[in-house]
Amino acid sequence: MTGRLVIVGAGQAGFALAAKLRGLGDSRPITIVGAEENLPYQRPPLTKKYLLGEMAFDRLLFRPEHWYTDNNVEIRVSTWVEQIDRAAKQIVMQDGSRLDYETLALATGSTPRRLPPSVGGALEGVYLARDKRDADLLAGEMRPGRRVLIIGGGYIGLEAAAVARHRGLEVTLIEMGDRILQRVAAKETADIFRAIHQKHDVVIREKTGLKQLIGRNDHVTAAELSDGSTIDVDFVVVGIGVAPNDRLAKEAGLEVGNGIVVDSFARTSDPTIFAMGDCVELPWEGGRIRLESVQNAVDQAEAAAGIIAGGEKAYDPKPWFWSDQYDVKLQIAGFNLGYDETLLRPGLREGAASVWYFKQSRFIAVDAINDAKAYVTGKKLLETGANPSREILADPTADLKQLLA
Ligand SMILES: Cc1cc2nc3c(=O)[nH]c(=O)nc-3n(C[C@H](O)[C@H](O)[C@H](O)COP(=O)(O)OP(=O)(O)OC[C@H]3O[C@@H](n4cnc5c(N)ncnc54)[C@H](O)[C@@H]3O)c2cc1C
Repeated sequence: MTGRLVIVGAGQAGFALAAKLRGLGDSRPITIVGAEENLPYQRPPLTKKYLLGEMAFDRLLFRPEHWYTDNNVEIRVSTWVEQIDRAAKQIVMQDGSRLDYETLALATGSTPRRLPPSVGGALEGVYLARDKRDADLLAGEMRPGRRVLIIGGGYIGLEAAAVARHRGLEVTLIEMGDRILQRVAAKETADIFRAIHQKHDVVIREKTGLKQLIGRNDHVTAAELSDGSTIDVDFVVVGIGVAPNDRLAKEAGLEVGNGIVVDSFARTSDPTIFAMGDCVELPWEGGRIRLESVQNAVDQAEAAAGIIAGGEKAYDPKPWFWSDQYDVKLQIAGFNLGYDETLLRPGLREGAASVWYFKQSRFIAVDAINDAKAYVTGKKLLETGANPSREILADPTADLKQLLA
């Protein structure tokens, strides 16, 4: 048995690392230290079924409490790690207590960007959507007839809009950029989702930013928008992106860029410290990227577990992602970074479609909207590195199976 592995961050990646190590038969002492009061849980339902009230919190937990004792994984919840003392090989908690490590893993995730107090970000009734606490507060506000302003047309904002409409609220969503989903998806995908939300009576205002929130008795009551208009609101959801939690690493002198810099083995610039999940910047096709997804957190943690347990297999990201809005399931395979061409394939069923991304004529990603076949086909093509025929893709009656032949 080797010395203690300490994992900072009891989220998707932190849990996956511990679980995979035990799955590999590794019996070293493991301690997971996490700031939240809950056992590790999955975040995606927080803006989907959990917020809708269709999923109990217990079902979000990766494992029940006894799993940690059964597997000799010590878990310290409600514990904030303040510092890494690399010379002493210890982490320092907020209360000053210390914990020795032989190997350290940073799985600290990311923090949602907040609205600055100067534009009303500190008013009551302004919410984020990152953790269970946020979701519980939001759920309490979601009552029929109330007016919500959602700031940000990314997946978090759109999912919150769908839940709010489902619960009978009046929803306005503003997006400062030219269109919704600008950072993450092509115009074709954005057009489809805009139409879906408009069909559900969400007011989507693109190229519209927030000037400031207006409050009465410290509670938000209205929003002044960049086009000079003012709308009355009962509460606000802010979904304007996240920043990596890399402060611990930075202060400990580790290399940090847009996140903690790691190699393909999830190693930081200190070989005894690993990092994974939302908080890292990792190698990708000769450059570096930061990914915010369950797939990345889990696969990277599992690859790191292999290395920590003595293996040599590098992490080779195979990105996939999903989003649920109303009865629409979006599934994404691949990563569309740097795409220069797209192809829209209408689906045979009503409401089904897929958007195929190419970079220098090479197929790199697909957004499949209510079209599981397009998703599975795209994923397989990416695994084999094959380039699909544009003719077949463009013909909605053609069987996608042909692309795999
Ligand atoms: C509402 C929501 C919906 C999402 N939907 C999807 C989806 O549909 N599909 C998808 O693929 N991804 C989705 N994601 C993204 C996905 O959940 C994240 O990419 C994933 O959770 C990242 O895992 P992680 O372990 O890196 O970070 P997290 O799961 O965020 O865990 C990090 C943990 O570290 C703790 N921590 C940070 N600093 C410290 C410290 N100093 N001391 C102690 N603890 C600390 C944090 O409190 C947190 O609990 C969603 C995220 C959110 C918030």
